[in-house]
Amino acid sequence: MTDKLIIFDTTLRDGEQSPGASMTKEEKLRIARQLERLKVDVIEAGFAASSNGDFEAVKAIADVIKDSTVCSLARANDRDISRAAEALRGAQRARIHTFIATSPLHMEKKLRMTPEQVLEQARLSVRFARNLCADVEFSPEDGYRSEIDFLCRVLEAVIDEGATTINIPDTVGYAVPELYGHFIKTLRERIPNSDKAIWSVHCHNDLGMAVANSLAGVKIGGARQVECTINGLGERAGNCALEEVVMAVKTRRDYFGLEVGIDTTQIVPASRLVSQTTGFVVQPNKAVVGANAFAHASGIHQDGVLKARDTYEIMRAEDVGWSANKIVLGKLSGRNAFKQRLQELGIVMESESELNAAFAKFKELADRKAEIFDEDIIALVGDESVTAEKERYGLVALAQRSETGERPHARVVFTIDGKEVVGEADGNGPVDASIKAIESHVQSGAELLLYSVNAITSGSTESQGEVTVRLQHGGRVVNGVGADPDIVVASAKAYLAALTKLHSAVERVAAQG
Ligand SMILES: CC(=O)SCCNC(=O)CCNC(=O)[C@H](O)C(C)(C)COP(=O)(O)OP(=O)(O)OC[C@H]1O[C@@H](n2cnc3c(N)ncnc32)[C@H](O)[C@@H]1OP(=O)(O)O
Ligand SMILES: CC(C)C(=O)C(=O)O
Repeated sequence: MTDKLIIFDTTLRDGEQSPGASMTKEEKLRIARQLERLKVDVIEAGFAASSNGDFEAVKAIADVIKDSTVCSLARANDRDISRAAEALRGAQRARIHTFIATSPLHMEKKLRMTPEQVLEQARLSVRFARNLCADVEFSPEDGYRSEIDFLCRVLEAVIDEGATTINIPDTVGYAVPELYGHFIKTLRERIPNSDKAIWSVHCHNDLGMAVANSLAGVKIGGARQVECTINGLGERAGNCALEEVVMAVKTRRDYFGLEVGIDTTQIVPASRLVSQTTGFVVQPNKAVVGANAFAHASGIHQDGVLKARDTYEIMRAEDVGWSANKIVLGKLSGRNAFKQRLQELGIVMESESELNAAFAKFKELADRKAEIFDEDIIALVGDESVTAEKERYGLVALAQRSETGERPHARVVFTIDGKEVVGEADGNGPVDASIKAIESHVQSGAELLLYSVNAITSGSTESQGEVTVRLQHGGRVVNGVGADPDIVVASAKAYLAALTKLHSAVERVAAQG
């Protein structure tokens, strides 16, 4: 058994399955490049057979990523596996990850297949995949809730057919650490050809145990691959968080005795980039990447840390990508300081013109706000990435009126493809009136799923609001982010950003025919 732990990142596949987290090809490519800088071993880039858009995204990532293996998920059927192989054709190193459910519940109720049919389908699919790709991973979906005798038969068969990685999903987050660890151990002990494959864990966080279960699968079960996502993004309550499992293994090397190849200084930039791209904010007390993860407010802690950091810090902030010294960005800052902060946030501008456009917006905001915080940069570049995505809707001005006894009124001047329009409406409050004023023109038909004020950053002279708006229309769910000292303006910006993403998503589907 090797002492290297393989990090398999599925942010771009399982992470993208989070409602509202769908990404464009450009956004996935930008994150894939950051994952490569992070030195993850495997990037699961998507599910090539699920749509032309995802096929193109997997293909684009496979064509540019050189230092990580690029993987695509595929159901256990020839069509999906062929599409995956086609998308991966340009990869330096490719992996096909095929799966089929093996639990009684999934086989009977979802697949409507007998166990023998599933066993045969698994066997044939791995054989088919192996003829197209030397690196084949097999997952028995809902494996942890499968009957172990049957599961041993399936896994022995697929290893015989050439599966090189066996991944055991706790698909619904039902496992507990000790039992999951021993489950993996038992499988490896009972399957005669188990030494021919690398064993992998894939845990969901429905009970908040994804990281603990993954670590138990490694320590007790002998797994040597962990499937995880940045910020723990993923279906429902998410997956095992990459930053947590990596820093646990590195910080407690005395217990795990394993090496990971991750460049941990790229963790915070990766976290920021995924948060900014998906609009999923990271809670301040999130381990490793939360804003408070290395912040000390109480006097005793501050005193201790000032005297000796390890009194209250078991790892160094700089080692995970936080900047040691805090450069305060403001109207006197230059392009280099701005560019440096973008890099710390995992945001790499694709062109000088994109950087210049973002810098111009930064200076305009800095003229109005004493201190610029990371949230401002993320939101501002969020606007920029929207701009890069052919900004359809942009805010010009917003006026609001609320007389005692009257319903608040809003007048919003905004652009649609560069053409200025004016919308006016009354509402239950200034934000509601502003959204109604925008919709009086756009009539998007979108449903507002979520409105959240993510951060009120308090500068020396004024506060700053950042808002996320989540819209749904025709099965598409998108997030828009906006920031401004005026929370109503930030809300209007976020709403227009979401409308732009929704429109882009619709355009992409239309383009696919
Ligand atoms: C645990 C996980 O995260 S699994 C990965 C989940 N990811 C996704 O679903 C990606 C997005 N999904 C999609 O784009 C679509 O579901 C597709 C393209 C994969 C399939 O779409 P459709 O052909 O319309 O099928 P639909 O989604 O309605 O149903 C899934 C079908 O696949 C079958 N199926 C499900 N899993 C598997 C599997 N691993 N192997 C083979 N067949 C499977 C189901 O039994 C069902 O078949 P049925 O239509 O004969 O009943
Ligand atoms: C397809 C498998 C690996 C999966 O995502 C799950 O079962 O959670």
